[in-house]
Amino acid sequence: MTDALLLDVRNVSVSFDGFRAINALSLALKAGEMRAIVGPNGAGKTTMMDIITGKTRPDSGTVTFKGHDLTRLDEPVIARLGIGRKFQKPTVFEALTVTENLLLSLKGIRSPFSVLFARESVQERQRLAELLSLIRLENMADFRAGDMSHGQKQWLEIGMLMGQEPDLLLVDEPVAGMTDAETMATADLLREINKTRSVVVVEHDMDFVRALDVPVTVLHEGSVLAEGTLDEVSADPRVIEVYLGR
Ligand SMILES: Nc1ncnc2c1ncn2[C@@H]1O[C@H](COP(=O)(O)OP(=O)(O)OP(=O)(O)O)[C@@H](O)[C@H]1O
Repeated sequence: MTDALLLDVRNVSVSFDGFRAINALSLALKAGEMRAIVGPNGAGKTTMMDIITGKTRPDSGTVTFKGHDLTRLDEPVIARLGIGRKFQKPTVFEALTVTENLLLSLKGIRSPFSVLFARESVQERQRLAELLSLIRLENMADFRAGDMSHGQKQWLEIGMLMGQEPDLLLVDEPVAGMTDAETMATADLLREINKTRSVVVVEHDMDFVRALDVPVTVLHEGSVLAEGTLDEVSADPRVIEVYLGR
């Protein structure tokens, strides 16, 4: 039933200089769902995220989120509607502490000046504690973000996105460059987040996708090639062909 959908990408196409990067792509996400998107290089994963977040306008098709047609809205409006996007590289404020970074992200209440010079409210302190616990950086609250590991920066940025309280979190290759332990911790983190938010995660790392244990959509040449559990799509001859057959 369409009403139960949080995000409904329908029959979307976009071409760049005559090359069809997204080709009649349809993807539906129910509220509360987490979906993993996989696919070979150039399959259209990033372009799909760009279309959902308003960075790229599709040539045709519709993208509906909470009843709004996203193809008519620009990036800041879409973000305020409740879509948070985590790009592949961490973009935290390196000179600020973990706490200061999180404070800056809290929905609606903070200016950079007040983060540095004003005391936080009881409500902010409580939200901060929740976010620090979620991203498991309680012991590093006063560390400079620039002094942390790559994985810790990624978790901090995910915490900052959660500070905005999005309904849907889009996460692009979060575990690239992480250790195995960090990769598994990131799967736990996203599963925890998925208890209260919907999540779409693009990732090449199949151990990570397996640990997520969520439905998988395989993209190829800008379209959905297969959908199902990781075991189902991995056994699909068409999927094997696009990953191994060239
Ligand atoms: N702005 C653009 N101009 C021209 N071509 C583009 C543009 N953006 C994407 N493309 C092309 O569209 C196709 C899909 O690219 P996209 O980055 O979405 O794939 P991807 O699945 O995210 O790949 P990867 O796994 O390598 O990140 C590629 O062939 C890419 O070269």
